Amino acid sequence: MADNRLLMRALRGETTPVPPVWLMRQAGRYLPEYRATRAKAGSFLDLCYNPELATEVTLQPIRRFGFDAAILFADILLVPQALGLELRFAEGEGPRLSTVTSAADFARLKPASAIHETLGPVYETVRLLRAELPAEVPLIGFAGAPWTVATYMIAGHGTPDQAPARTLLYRDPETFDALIDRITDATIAYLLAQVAAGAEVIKLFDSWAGALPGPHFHRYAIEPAMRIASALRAEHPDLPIIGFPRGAGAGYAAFAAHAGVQAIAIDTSVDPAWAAATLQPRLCVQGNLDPLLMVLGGYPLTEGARRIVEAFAGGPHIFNLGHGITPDASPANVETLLRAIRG
Ligand SMILES: Cc1c2[nH]c(c1CCC(=O)O)Cc1[nH]c(c(CCC(=O)O)c1C)Cc1[nH]c(c(CCC(=O)O)c1C)Cc1[nH]c(c(C)c1CCC(=O)O)C2
Repeated sequence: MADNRLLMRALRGETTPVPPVWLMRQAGRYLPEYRATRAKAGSFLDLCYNPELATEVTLQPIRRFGFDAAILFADILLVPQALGLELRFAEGEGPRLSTVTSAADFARLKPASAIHETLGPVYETVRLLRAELPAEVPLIGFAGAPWTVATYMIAGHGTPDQAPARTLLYRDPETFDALIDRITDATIAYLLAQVAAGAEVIKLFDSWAGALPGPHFHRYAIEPAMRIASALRAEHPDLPIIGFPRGAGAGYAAFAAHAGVQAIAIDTSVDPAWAAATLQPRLCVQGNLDPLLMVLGGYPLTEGARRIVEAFAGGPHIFNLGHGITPDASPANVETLLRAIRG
């Protein structure tokens, strides 16, 4: 029998009467119960590697709001850590990693097959979630896309324009390519293990796709996504994959046409009318409310949500934000949003 859960229907290409809705970073610091569990766990990474508490924070927004999907609680930077880099999250400053900026650094990375030694607790979280989630709520697994993961491995922290990664791409293309390929292999192994543990949908976060120079977009955003999607679907032909080449601009059309994903998540800058006309005839579109409206609330929020629902009403759509919900957002505004979408 066909899976009739709203999210799965939209991902199969059905136009649903109301769109399924979930929010990027729906488990996060805007929720008091998240902050309490996080304090109990210790550091953010302690939380990621604690299957019971990671399960708890994944379930919190499902219990409170009844979203149409849960997303595994973890981080895209666990993969570089599993490849041998040191990782910590400095409070209020974001991630800090040891770096890969030369062939010698690259040679010290572990092989892709070694990642499971570190990532076992994440697979355990997926298994616990499948046991504890209500059957009507699909579980989304995820990973960072190779380019975005590489930007952090090369710079050692977040940067506004990914200049360190672009520099390595130009200066030492051999090492850069080898790094992209290693991350791609590790990502395939990681996502296959998530699916084996019970993830039902996969999302690939290419949060910094917009920083890739245009001539390199195909090689470093589309090709790795193609490789990952085809490796996953070779083993799981019905597995839906959501691609998120954030900031890709004109690159969204090529990504949607060639990456082999079943849905494309669009960022806040994309005009819904353009996406409905250009992307939605081919695949499901996810997005793209401005996360700022979750801080603001009121009429701008309900009107913004209504316009997005209307723009995408003619095809398969998953309602989401254009990027993650921020720590200063108010939980009450999530209630307002859900009423605006579901009536
Ligand atoms: C670039 C990126 C990262 N992580 C992720 C991305 C891609 C998506 C995006 O563009 O936001 C993905 C991610 N990170 C997190 C999830 C969990 C699932 C969810 O609820 O969406 C997911 C899917 C939890 C998290 N990841 C992080 C938090 C906050 C940590 C805390 O509790 O202190 C959460 C809930 C930390 C994180 N993790 C990362 C950064 C740069 C930071 C620091 C910035 C910040 O503090 O918000 C790397």
